[in-house]
Amino acid sequence: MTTGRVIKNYNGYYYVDIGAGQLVECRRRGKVKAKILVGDELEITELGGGKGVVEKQLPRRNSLRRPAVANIDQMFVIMAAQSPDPNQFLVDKLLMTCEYGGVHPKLCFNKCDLDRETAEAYKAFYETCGYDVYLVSAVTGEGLDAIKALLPHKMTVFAGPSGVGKSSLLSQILGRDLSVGSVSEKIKRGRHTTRHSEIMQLEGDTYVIDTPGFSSLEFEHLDKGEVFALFPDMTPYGGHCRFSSCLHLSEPDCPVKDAVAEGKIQKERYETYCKIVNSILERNR
Ligand SMILES: Nc1nc2c(ncn2[C@@H]2O[C@H](COP(=O)(O)OP(=O)(O)OP(=O)(O)O)[C@@H](O)[C@H]2O)c(=O)[nH]1
Ligand SMILES: [Zn+2]
Repeated sequence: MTTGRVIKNYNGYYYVDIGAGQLVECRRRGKVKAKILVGDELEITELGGGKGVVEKQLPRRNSLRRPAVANIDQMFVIMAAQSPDPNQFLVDKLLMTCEYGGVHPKLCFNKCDLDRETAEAYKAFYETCGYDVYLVSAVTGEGLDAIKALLPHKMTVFAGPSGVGKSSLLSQILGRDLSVGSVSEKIKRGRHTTRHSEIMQLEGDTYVIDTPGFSSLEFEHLDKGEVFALFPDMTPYGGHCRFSSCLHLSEPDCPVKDAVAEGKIQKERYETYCKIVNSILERNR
């Protein structure tokens, strides 16, 4: 039995990287029912000639729904310092989306050449919330080496809203042009936002996944009690409330609210939390 990692999933075939640059094209056995994602670790039987069959999907460390990827080693949520202007609620929701999938992401602000002050303010804010924040510019090249240094031997996902300069950034970081066709081709197609997530093998076990148009999870399907766990900067203060079912909204004797009052939890983060929980309560009313 051989184990490896799915790096592509195409037409019912799974392309499994079994190390040392070998890729095995696998079909699944009927008994393997689980949905197999890019990034999944599998047990396979090699049949020779670069072919094989999937015997078993191994337990996942984490997974995201969109992009549909599993076992992510690290993830960058890319925003722009300007155009499109960042907003904290959106950043919070994107971070929550990752946390929901079991991934603690890093934040990266591109286009720092356009508005350093805003980028610095976001960096200071999210660092106090326990997120690593990188300031970069695809135009001046600032900050790119720090990101490059984090990539070797990992599977890294880059995701961000449309227009933040993700393609420009990745082209610079990876040293290849990722844009889909030429400018004229883009014009012909009108828009180029229909790209699929793409996994790129830089070398050996270094992979990068570029995800177009990352949008936040719809929180409608979350239970009100599930939201708190998506704020790693708040969770240390949970678990000691008077009521075990405390939602940390208006209940008495709530150390979470105390921590907000004492400035140990950022007020704006707590406001995002309340907004999401209240929208869930509203829905269930
Ligand atoms: N000033 C400045 N402009 C940038 C930077 N990076 C990208 N841009 C510009 O921002 C625009 C969007 O860049 P893209 O790389 O296409 O953005 P994207 O996030 O990949 O967009 P989608 O393909 O829609 O997901 C382009 O006009 C880029 O030239 C930067 O660091 N500084
Ligand atoms: Zn509480």
